[in-house]
Amino acid sequence: MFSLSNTVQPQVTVPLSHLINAFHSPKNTSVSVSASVSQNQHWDVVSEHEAPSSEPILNLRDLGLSELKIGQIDQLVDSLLPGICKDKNVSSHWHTSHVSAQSFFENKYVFIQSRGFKTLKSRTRRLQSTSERLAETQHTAPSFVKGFLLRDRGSDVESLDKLMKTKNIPEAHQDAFKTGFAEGFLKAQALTQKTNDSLRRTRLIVFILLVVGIYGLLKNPFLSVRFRTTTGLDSAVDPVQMKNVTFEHVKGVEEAKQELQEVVEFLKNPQKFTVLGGKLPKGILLVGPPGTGKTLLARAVAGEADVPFYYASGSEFDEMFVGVGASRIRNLFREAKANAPCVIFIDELDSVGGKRIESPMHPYSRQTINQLLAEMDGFKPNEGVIIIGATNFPEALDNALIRPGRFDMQVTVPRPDVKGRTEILKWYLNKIKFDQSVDPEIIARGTVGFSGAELENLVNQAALKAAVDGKEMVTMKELEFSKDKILMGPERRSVEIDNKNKTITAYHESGHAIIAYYTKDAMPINKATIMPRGPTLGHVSLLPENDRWNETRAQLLAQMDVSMGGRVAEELIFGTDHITTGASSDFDNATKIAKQMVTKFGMSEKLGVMTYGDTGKLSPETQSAIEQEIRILLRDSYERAKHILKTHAKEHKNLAEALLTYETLDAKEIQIVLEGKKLDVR
Ligand SMILES: Nc1ncnc2c1ncn2[C@@H]1O[C@H](COP(=O)(O)OP(=O)(O)OP(=O)(O)O)[C@@H](O)[C@H]1O
Ligand SMILES: [Zn+2]
Repeated sequence: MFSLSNTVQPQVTVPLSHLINAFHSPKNTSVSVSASVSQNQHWDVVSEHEAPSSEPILNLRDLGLSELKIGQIDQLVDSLLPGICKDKNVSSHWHTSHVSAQSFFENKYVFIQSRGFKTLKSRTRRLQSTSERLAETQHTAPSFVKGFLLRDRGSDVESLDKLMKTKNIPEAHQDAFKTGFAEGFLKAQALTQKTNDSLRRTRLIVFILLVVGIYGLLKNPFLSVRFRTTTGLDSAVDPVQMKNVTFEHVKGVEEAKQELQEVVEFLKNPQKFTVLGGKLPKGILLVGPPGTGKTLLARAVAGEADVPFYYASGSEFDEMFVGVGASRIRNLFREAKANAPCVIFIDELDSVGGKRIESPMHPYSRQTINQLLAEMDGFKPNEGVIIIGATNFPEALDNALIRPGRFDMQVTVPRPDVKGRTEILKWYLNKIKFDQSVDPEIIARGTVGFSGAELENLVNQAALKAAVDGKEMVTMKELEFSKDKILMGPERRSVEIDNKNKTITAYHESGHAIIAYYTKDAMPINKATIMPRGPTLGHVSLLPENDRWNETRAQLLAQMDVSMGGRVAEELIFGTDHITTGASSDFDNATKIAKQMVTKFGMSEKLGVMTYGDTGKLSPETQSAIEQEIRILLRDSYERAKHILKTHAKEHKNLAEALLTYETLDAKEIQIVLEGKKLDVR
C-alpha cells in the first residue's frame, strides 16, 4: 500500500505568490482543465477552443504547482485559507479515495494522478476531449483495466464534488481544485493508453516472431530432415553409385583391402559363389580409429564391384519416436534387396547397435536393433546384399550383432604405419603442386599416430600456407609447418618474447639437441626451433627411423637424457639460481620413462623382472624401493646429460646462437653448425 506520508516531499518549492494567485485568481480567469469526465455533469468541460482567447489560461504547471501533491495542496489550503478546511474528516476522505486505495492497481493508477501534474507534456493532448479519450479507452483497454477505470472514475468524481461542497470552496477556487483533479485523471488515462500501446506492440512482435519461426522451421534442412524421417515415409535410402572410388584410392591399409577383395569378387558374381557352394558373411564389421578410411573402404568395395552403395549412419536411426528407427531400417533393406547385388554401409554402428543405448535417452533403440537383426536374418546368405558396418568401439556393440550370420567378419582398419603414411602423403601430394625436394617419408616419420584423414588435412594445410605466403609450390617448409600446427597448435608470432627469454629458450633447446646429437641411441634430430607454438616457447623434434614397435633399454635411457638436456643447459649457462620452470614437461617425460622401466618393463636390477600395477596398493617398503630406483635412474640421466653438455660447450653455444639468428634450424643446418661450419645466410 502506498501511503501518503511516505510520498510527500518535505520541501515545497512553489513560490508563495503563485499559490496565492492561484487561490485568489479573479473569477473570470478560466483555469484550463486538462480533462474531465463527460458522464459527470458537475464538471466544467473547458476545452481550449471554447476558452475565450482573451482570457489567460492557467494550469497548475503554469503556476508552478505541478510539483505539488494532493495532500500538499490540502495542507496549503489549510494554512493559507484556514476557513475553507475546517472539517478534518473531509481531508481524510480525500486521502482515502484518491491516494491510498484498496488495491495495488488503484494505488498505482490513482495515486499517479496526484503525481501526474508535472509529467503531462503536450498541451493539445491535455485538452483533448475527455469523452473521446474515454471511448478510446473503452475500446482499447483490456477489460480489467476498463473495470478499474470506470469504477474509479465514478467514485472520484463523486468524492471531488462532495468534497467541494462540504469544504465550501468559493467558486473561484473550485477551478484550481478541478484542474488538479482533472490533470491527474488525464495522466491516469495516458498511462492506460501507454499500457495498451505496448500491449499491442508486444502482440505484433510475438506474431512476427511466430511467422519467422514457422518459416525457419520449414527452411531449416535439419528440421526438415527430422520431419521427413519422423513420417517414416521416406528413409533417405537413395543409393550412391561409387564408380569413382576404388581400392586405388585407399592407401596404407593393404591387409584390409586384401580381406575385402573376396567380398568384391562375390558382389561381382554372386552366382559363381553359390554354384561352388561358398558362403559369404552377410555382415562385415570395419573396426578402427576415426579417420582411418573405413567409409572410404566400404565405398571402394561397392566401387570395385560396380554395385549400388547405400549409406546410413547409425545415429540416423536413433529416433525419439516409436517405430521410426525400425521403419527406416525396414525401408533401407527393402530398397537394397530390390537392387541386389549392393552394399549397405552403416557408419557408427555402435550408435544403433550398442549395448549402452538402452537408456531413457534412447527409448526405442531396442526396437531398432531388433529390426536390424531381423532384417539381417531375413535374407539368404548369397542374396547379394553385403552389409558393412563401421565402428570405433567394437566392445560397445550388442553381442547379438556379432553372432554368426550377422556381423561375423571383422576387418581391422588400423592407423597407418610409416610406409602407409608415406603412401597416403604421396597420394594427396600428387593432387597439389609440390616441389621436387619434398620428401614425404620425412613427414611420415614425424607423424606417428596420424590417421589418413589427418594426413590429408596436413597436406591441405600446407597447400593453404603456401598460397597465403604467395608461393608457387608446396615445399618441406610448409609441410613441416602444418605438421607442427596439427601437433602443437598454431604459431604464436604475435607473442613478444624479450631477448632474455629468447636466449634462455635457445640454450635450453640447443641443450636437448646436443644430447640427441651426441648420444648413440637417441633418435635423429629433425628440427630445432625457438618459435613459440601452442603452449611451448620452443621445441626440438626427433624422428624415429621407423615406427618403433619395441624400444631397448639404451633407447629409453637416451630419451631420458635428451629430456634432461634442457634443464642441464640452463644450469650450466645461467647458473643454479637462474634455472626456469620451462623444464617441467621434460621432467614429466623422463619420470614417466623411468617409472615404466622400473614398474613395467622389468629393467631395474633391484626390483627385478616383475610388474607393479597400482603402486598405491604396494607395501611401503616396495613403494620406497621403486621411488628410490626411479630417482637413481633420473639422477644418472641428469649427470650423463651434464657430461655431454660440458664436453660440447662450444657446439652448444654455436647452436644456441644460430637459433637466435635463424629461429628454426632443420636437421641439415644443425649438422652444419655442429660441425663448426658456417651456415649460408638465408
Ligand atoms: N587410408 C586412407 N587412404 C586415403 N585417404 C584416406 C585414408 N584414410 C582416410 N582418408 C581420407 O580421410 C577421409 C575420411 O576418412 P573416412 O571417413 O573413410 O574415415 P572413417 O574411418 O570412416 O572415419 P570415421 O570413423 O570418423 O567415420 C577420407 O574421405 C579420405 O579422404
Ligand atoms: Zn625442454
